[in-house]
Formats: sequence, structure tokens, C-alpha cells
Amino acid sequence: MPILQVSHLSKQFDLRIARPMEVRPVRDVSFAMEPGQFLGIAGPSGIGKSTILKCIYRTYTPSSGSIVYQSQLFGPLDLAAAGERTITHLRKNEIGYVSQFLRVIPRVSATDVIAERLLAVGTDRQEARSAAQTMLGRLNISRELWDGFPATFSGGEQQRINLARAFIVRPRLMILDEPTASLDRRTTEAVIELLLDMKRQGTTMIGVFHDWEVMERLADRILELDGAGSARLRNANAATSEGGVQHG
Ligand SMILES: Nc1ncnc2c1ncn2[C@@H]1O[C@H](COP(=O)(O)OP(=O)(O)OP(=O)(O)O)[C@@H](O)[C@H]1O
Repeated sequence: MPILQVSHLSKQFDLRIARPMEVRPVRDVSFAMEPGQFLGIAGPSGIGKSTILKCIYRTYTPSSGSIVYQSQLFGPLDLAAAGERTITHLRKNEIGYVSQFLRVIPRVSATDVIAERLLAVGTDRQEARSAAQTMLGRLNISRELWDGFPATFSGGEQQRINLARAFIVRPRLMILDEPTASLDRRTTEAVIELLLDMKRQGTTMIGVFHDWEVMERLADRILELDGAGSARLRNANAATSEGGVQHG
């Protein structure tokens, strides 16, 4: 049974700048994901890749369509229509999201920013801090920064704090929006290793990567969106199409 079934998803934005206009980046997109699968989304800039991810995380409410997720706690539920409290619970316990932008909390140390995700799900403070520091080490954050404030960190360091916060709770479904943008080669490798580790442990992942090589190493399947309004699902590293889905 799919863990995520996206059916006829559309999202439009109504803009009222000089005159009312509509932007419809996502039109009638359908795909399914099996547990443990890694799905990459590819396509030209502005086609709606991030918008699809934000609809799944419910940063955006879809205009139409459904996103049925098999929740551990709630069973099957439509993320497009679920209540805010359900979404908040899922974000805390089951669904992770990481983008390249960190919303920095002032005057909280790097260790505590990460540990607080575990404290929120009932982990003991000492254990949470220790797990946070192990994660900081894995992401090559130097020891002197562990007690520093992420607000003062470089872009790449902040990005790694972001990743650590998302990875530390080991969500069942991980949404990744360009998680390796702004990282150097060595840290990108560390992130790939972490993602492969999570994949081995059964985490289902969906993501957009600016680096095609990174995407090919991680993804089992790729959803390709194109400007002509079609979405094609294919196996990664395989030229054959697995069956089409239409949008537009
Ligand atoms: N909150 C919003 N309000 C209005 N328009 C938006 C909003 N979010 C996205 N859009 C528009 O939707 C379109 C798709 O944006 P999206 O970020 O999903 O594209 P993308 O494929 O991820 O692009 P990129 O590869 O450049 O990140 C763009 O034209 C964008 O301007």
C-alpha cells in the first residue's frame, strides 16, 4: 500500500499586484510512493517543484486534489484537508521538511536548537544534547560552534543546523527542498551518507536537488515535470518511462 498517494494535485496563486492574475504552477499532478522509496522531482526553474513539496508539508493548502498519507498514528488521512492540529502533530512526529533556509531562533545554542526537537517528543535532556552533538559531528560542524548561536553562522553552517534539526527525529516521511544547496563537496557527501542511512532504515523521502548527480545517487524514481504540462515518472538511472501522469 502506498505511504503517499498524490491525486490530481493542483495549486494556483491569485496575485493582485497591478491587476489580478493567476499563477498555476501545479496542475493535475498524480503519483504514488511506496514505503522506503526515494522520489526525486526534476524540472526547469519555476515549474512548481517546491510548490508540490510545500503542498505535501501543508505550508500551502492545495487548490484541488488529495494527498493521502498513511499515518502511523491516525491511519490514512488527506493532508490537503487535515485540520491544523493534526498537521502540527504530524510535523512534530512523522513528517520532516528541510529547505535551504534556516529560521534562526536567537540566543539558542546550536546544540540546543537541535536537541529541542527531541525534547519535544519526550527524550531526556542529557540524551537529547548528546544525540544533537553526535549529529553536529556527523555534519562536520566544528566543536567550537556547538555552543555558539546559529544566527552568527555562515550560510553553509546554518544549512547543516537545519539538516541536523530535521534528521535528528528520524521522521517516517522526509521532504527535502534543495538540502545540499550551498554545501561544499565534503559536507554534501556527509549529507548523502546520512540520507542513505535513513533510507536503509526505511524512511520514505521526496526531494528536489539542484545537483543532478546527487539526485541520481539517492532517488529510486524521478518525477519529471516539463513546461508543456506533463509529469512523467521514471526509474532513476533508467531511460524507460514507467507510465505517464498528466498535468495541464
Ligand atoms: N507563495 C507564492 N505566491 C505566489 N506565487 C508563488 C508562490 N510560491 C510559488 N509561486 C510561483 O509558483 C511558481 C513555481 O514556484 P516553485 O518555487 O514551486 O518552482 P520550482 O520548480 O521549485 O523552481 P526552482 O527550481 O527555481 O526553485 C513560480 O512561478 C513562483 O513564482
